[in-house]
Amino acid sequence: MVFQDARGTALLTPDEMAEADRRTIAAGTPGIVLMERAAEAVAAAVHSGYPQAEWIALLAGPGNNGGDAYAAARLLREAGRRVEIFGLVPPTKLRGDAAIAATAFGGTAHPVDSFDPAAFDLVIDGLFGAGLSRAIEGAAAEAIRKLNAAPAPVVAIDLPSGVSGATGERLGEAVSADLTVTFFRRKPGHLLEPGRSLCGPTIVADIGIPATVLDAIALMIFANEPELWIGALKRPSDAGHKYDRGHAVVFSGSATRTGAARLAAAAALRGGAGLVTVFSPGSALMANAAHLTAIMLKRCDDEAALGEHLTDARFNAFVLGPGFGVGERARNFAATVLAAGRSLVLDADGITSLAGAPDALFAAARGAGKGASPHGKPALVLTPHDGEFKRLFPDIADRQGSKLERARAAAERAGAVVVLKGRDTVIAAPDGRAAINAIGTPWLATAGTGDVLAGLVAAELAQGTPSFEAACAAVWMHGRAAELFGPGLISEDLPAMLPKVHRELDALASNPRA
Ligand SMILES: NC(=O)C1=CN([C@@H]2O[C@H](COP(=O)(O)OP(=O)(O)OC[C@H]3O[C@@H](n4cnc5c(N)ncnc54)[C@H](OP(=O)(O)O)[C@@H]3O)[C@@H](O)[C@H]2O)[C@@H](O)CC1
Ligand SMILES: Nc1ncnc2c1ncn2[C@@H]1O[C@H](COP(=O)(O)OP(=O)(O)O)[C@@H](O)[C@H]1O
Ligand SMILES: [K+]
Repeated sequence: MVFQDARGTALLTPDEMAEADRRTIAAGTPGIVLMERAAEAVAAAVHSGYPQAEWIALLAGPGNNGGDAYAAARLLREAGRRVEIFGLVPPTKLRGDAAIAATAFGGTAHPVDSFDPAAFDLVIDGLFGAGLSRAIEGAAAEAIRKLNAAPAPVVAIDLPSGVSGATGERLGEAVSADLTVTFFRRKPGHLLEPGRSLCGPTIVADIGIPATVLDAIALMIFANEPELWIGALKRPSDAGHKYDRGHAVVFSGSATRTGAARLAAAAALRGGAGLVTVFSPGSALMANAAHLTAIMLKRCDDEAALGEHLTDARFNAFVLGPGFGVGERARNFAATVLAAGRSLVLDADGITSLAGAPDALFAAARGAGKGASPHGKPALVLTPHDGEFKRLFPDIADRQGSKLERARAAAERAGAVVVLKGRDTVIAAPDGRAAINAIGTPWLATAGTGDVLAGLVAAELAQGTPSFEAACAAVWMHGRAAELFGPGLISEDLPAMLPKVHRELDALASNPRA
């Protein structure tokens, strides 16, 4: 099979981007050439997206983002558009490539305080990009407020000014763009909220930086796209049988709370686990039995019963949490599963049960991660939403920093893969790797979709996909299933969409550029 280069999904921090830039320049491409290509990409985006915009304002900041604006203004003027530059500093104060671009533009720059967006068909934001180093205040903030209040569409160069490329956070006032044109690779701030929403659709332009500059950078942050993990995904083999694809187990809650476990179980089976069994307390056996067909059912009231079941080595990936109930039973079951060297997806009540005393399980997770089984390394995967995350990692949740940093800190502490859910789900591994998810729809914010996700992670773990890739793939498949279903989605619709998702992945695996 041929797989696309996972480096295509890399996200670069502003520092890494500067390093890529330095290496490209050192290898013989002058900075002004990169700036001209960046400006060409901006102009091209304007021509295709806003062909009718006659009168265009460009806001230019004090650095190279401003330089890009001057170069784009020149190109747009040459293409017959009427352009006006509003500079945060006079062109004479610019340095380096930005000064060259301003000289080449040759026209006047108005002071930014005189900017009135009402007069323009389109505004191009070249105030700040990768070099934003503190909160925007004063004249720049005032220009951004006026811009955001006006109806004119906005194209942002590299990043909407005021959005941190590293974290997606707003630093002071931030531009709300309709389109963003960035260069070479996206930055975490293009995918993390609120940055993602402030960017609008993002175009990644090739400005001639060779992918080989990435060889010298230890890439750790990625967009959660199939290229990142498809090569690690276990798929059914031609001569395989069901036990090759693992046996997933979902713990059911009590008689009135069984639905969540069945949702997870259905997702585990559609996700590709060869077999799925629900372990149910005796009180809930009939409720479960009434609803299960391909999914099997076993009674499991206490640790003794669980220990007995665990003598069957084929049960290899467990889900504990959905509808399970909070308390000691959950803690003990989780510990028993990990101690038996099986993979565990801890969700919902399973996570809440650990609040205040997670250390023993985290230590067990570190130990479990070292062993190997016929289905790969056993692993712990935690799938909290923000509320559950705060219960388990209160100090990390209260810390300053981005969602990306919080998820990575938690993964390192827990020795587990952490899936910090939400619109911009972050999947973080204990070794520092992280992926930011952008696929999915707001229709996923509906009861039970988290249970489906937990089941999908277990499906991948059962099949032997390594834990980080397993979690990334599950998050993507979950989001893609929601997209394919469309509006009106409820959690029960997701498993039925998975065959289409599998089909897409198979097509991608055999023809990566399709
Ligand atoms: N890398 C590449 O390959 C390519 C990069 N390109 C382009 O270069 C851009 C990066 O350029 P850049 O490094 O000059 O940074 P940029 O965003 O213009 O800002 C720095 C200036 O802003 C200032 N400043 C910062 N925060 C501030 C605040 N809150 N309020 C006020 N001032 C503030 C800061 O001042 P200082 O912090 O030094 O006091 C400094 O003067 C990148 O986004 C892309 O568009 C392309 O040309 C193609 C190739
Ligand atoms: N606005 C949104 N856009 C995209 N995905 C979302 C959004 N809100 C929630 N989700 C996703 O929906 C799922 C909700 O999970 P969770 O909060 O555990 O719900 P439940 O407990 O009801 O199952 C997660 O996968 C989350 O990432
Ligand atoms: K900008």
